[in-house]
Amino acid sequence: MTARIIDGKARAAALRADVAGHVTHFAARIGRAPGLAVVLVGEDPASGVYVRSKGKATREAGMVSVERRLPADIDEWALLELVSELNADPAIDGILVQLPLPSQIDAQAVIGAIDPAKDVDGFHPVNAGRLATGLPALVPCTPLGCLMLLREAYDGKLAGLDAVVVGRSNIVGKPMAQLLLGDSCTVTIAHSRTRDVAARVRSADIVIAAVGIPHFIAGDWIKPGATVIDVGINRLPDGRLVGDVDYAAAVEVAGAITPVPGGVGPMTIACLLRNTLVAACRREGLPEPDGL
Ligand SMILES: Nc1nc(=O)c2c([nH]1)NC[C@@H]1CN(c3ccc(C(=O)N[C@@H](CCC(=O)O)C(=O)O)cc3)C=[N+]21
Ligand SMILES: [Mg+2]
Repeated sequence: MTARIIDGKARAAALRADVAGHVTHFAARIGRAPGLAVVLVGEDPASGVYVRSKGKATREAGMVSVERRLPADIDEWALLELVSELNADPAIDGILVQLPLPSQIDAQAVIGAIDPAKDVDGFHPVNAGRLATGLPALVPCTPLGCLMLLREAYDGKLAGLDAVVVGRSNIVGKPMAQLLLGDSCTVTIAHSRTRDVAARVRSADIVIAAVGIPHFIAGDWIKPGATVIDVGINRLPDGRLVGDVDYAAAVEVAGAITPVPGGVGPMTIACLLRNTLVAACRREGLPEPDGL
């Protein structure tokens, strides 16, 4: 059996087109387009690439992209000052501070300073708490993108499925588990201290791999027919981009699998645009755009 390849790039393109349609209505109604500010501290080339592609996608969706770059050696207070300036700017609906931040800066302090209504990454404790409580929240982009792919793969019928999330980060693992629970999956979170991760994965209908270690999930860990969502984006020394799953082996066992690249990554960016639109509608008191 060979798995169906889940085309995240195509699904992301469709979502971006939907967002762009809603942006047109928003702009006609409100007299301005939604605005997204991306803050980049330092010169890390990989981060620079992500920030540029986010800016391009934002403009392609008809939104206003604001890019703010700060030198790597700035103090925390300078970044906090920029965040409060963006919080107060009525033309800005979404604020994303690119992570990781340099070590002299307390990332949690910066995330906590972002207005939760503009926190399009969904990393603020208020949004994490709202997600966990089932209240309207801004939901982290990568897990939201994974959930969209899963809902499509199962035609919305996730209830009762066994899901294993491998990785417990605040950015992916924990919010992913909350979202799956919200769709009535039975959820296990496995991590570096879990005994016999292989056995946990073998029992799962849905595997979310979010550990950041190339080929961490072996092909023979996958239950035949399971759906595998690979969140890992690991650059190998030879320049190749690979996920956390041994794809070549898993594709022979799984029922469906996301590739790297072209799987979860593009969905993350599309969901960032979606969150910016949602934040803009809430801030302006417009009804939530539906179908997103
Ligand atoms: N506050 C914050 N929010 C983020 O969402 C955030 C961040 N910081 N820091 C960096 C990571 C990384 N990230 C990616 C998003 C899309 C792709 C993506 O589209 N990847 C393509 C491949 C790109 C390539 O070829 O390098 C793919 O998987 O197909 C990758 C990585 C968001 N991040
Ligand atoms: Mg972890």
